[in-house]
Amino acid sequence: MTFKVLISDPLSEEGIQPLEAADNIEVVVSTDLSPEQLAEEIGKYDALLVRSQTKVTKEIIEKASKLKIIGRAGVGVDNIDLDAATEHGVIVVNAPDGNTNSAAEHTMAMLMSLARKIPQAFYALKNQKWDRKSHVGVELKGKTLGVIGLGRIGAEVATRAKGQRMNIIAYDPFLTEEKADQMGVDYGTVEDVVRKADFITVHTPLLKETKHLINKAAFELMKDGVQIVNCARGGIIDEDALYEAIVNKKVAGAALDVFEQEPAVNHKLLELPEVIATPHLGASTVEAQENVAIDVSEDVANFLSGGLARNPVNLPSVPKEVMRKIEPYFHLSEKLGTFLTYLTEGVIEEINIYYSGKLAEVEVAPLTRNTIKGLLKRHLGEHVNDVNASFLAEKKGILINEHKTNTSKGFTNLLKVEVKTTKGTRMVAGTLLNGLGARIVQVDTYSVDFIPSGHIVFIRHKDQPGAIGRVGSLLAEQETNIATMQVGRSDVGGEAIMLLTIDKHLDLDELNQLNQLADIYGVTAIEL
Ligand SMILES: NC(=O)C1=CN([C@@H]2O[C@H](COP(=O)(O)OP(=O)(O)OC[C@H]3O[C@@H](n4cnc5c(N)ncnc54)[C@H](O)[C@@H]3O)[C@@H](O)[C@H]2O)C=CC1
Ligand SMILES: O=C(O)CCC(=O)C(=O)O
Repeated sequence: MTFKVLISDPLSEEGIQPLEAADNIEVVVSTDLSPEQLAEEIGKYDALLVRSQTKVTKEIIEKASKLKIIGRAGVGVDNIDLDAATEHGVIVVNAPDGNTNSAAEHTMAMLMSLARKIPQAFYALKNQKWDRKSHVGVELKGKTLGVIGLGRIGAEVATRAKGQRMNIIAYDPFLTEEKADQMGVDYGTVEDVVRKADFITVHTPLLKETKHLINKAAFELMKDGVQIVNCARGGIIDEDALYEAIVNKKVAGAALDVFEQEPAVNHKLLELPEVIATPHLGASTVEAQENVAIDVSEDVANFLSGGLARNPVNLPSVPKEVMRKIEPYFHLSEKLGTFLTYLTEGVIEEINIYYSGKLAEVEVAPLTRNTIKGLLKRHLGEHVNDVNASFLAEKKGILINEHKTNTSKGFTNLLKVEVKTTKGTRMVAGTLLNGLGARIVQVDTYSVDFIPSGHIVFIRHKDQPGAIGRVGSLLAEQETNIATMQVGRSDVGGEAIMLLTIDKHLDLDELNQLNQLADIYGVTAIEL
């Protein structure tokens, strides 16, 4: 059987040799297809290879009746509709390591150009102006670089910046103080980083959590004259807030490789002399392009020949027999993981998953992966899936223990997840009620009973007459309808909890008002 592979973005010729060399593969390179042409053509192909230009939308995937695999020659998969691919059984693979070095080097090039105003000085000189006065820079030596997102690229940037004798302060949800110490960087919260840094560089994926992470409020906390670098994804920095902060002289300069909308031509930030920019060139080196093309080509060739993909980004297939038994618990296991991400503080060190009752009799590894996916996805992004969840957790140094027990507390099946972090241990348990679906039945030591879905508010408070009434009245004032309410307490007059499911999302203001009520210790808004 011969498989047809379409390459729709420019990829390194050397890099695609693993595909060209395979006997069972025919490669078609067509890099100027319009979205309409791609939709028309895609039905003929078994595999599609892209960089970031081709938008692999739901519409394209729906037309791809033979498509088995999409290869992204790079890291970010935000140009591919992962849900649509998963829904249509198309595996998506990426090349997470091949361009790390190039992206880190580009970040350093931008940082140094920014500090010394090299692009501006060159532009003036090209326009016959020998202007030395306007182009006085600052040294990097002795300055503090704030790194937000200390993953592959962030860590490489930190290492290089230390070579420039900069001090590094970093925030990453998976960074512990101990790990920071080992890496020779200072550990801080996002707030610490933005307050203390002279230069700030972001290296996170673009997620719901990181969209506009650097916003007006963050700029206000920064030092006067701070300089900003974004070689990760447009949208991590709020472009309007950045524009305002530069015009107001809070920010002395910004170096941008990426924009909220690309291509970014006629962008208002590009009119400011303090801004230097490149057109998404972080991974544009001969070496990176060869590396990423080789990585995805090998993965695609291997997968089409019946092998396993090394860097899958979405769901793999689970054997049908196993799937039939565990499928009903999938929703519950992921929701338990997601729920815990809202309760835990500090860095996750250990995850214990307890399966009891009927659950102790089945193959539970896919459920464990699914629970871990729920725990990691909020911070690591959509590329966390059942295949890579355990691997990513291990890479972050998280210990995972699976336990099968007989103590199901009277439930026919019980799934309990306990997470140990640098700041304590939190626990949540759920069950599948025959015919009624999933329920969360325990949070820490409190017995509860609610459906794990929608808008949930978790409130810790003092067990005191009036506390519940005050919350109810304030929510009514905020025109928030309460659908269900659970209360529990450890002992009379001690700490108690309220768990409410409500009909709308609470904004920050509304949450703050709840937090300020008498006898309330903490309020968390949870979206499941
Ligand atoms: N400009 C370009 O051409 C290139 C851009 N990229 C982009 O660079 C970014 C980083 O890539 P990698 O380092 O390979 O990814 P990575 O997955 O190794 O690292 C991302 C890090 O961000 C952290 N993170 C997640 N949420 C966070 C939050 N709220 N605050 C702080 N940290 C958070 C994660 O824990 C993780 O350690 C991605 O957005 C990627 O798409 C990557 C290559 C080239
Ligand atoms: O293909 C490219 O050049 C973009 C690289 C990139 O942004 C990524 O790998 O996330």
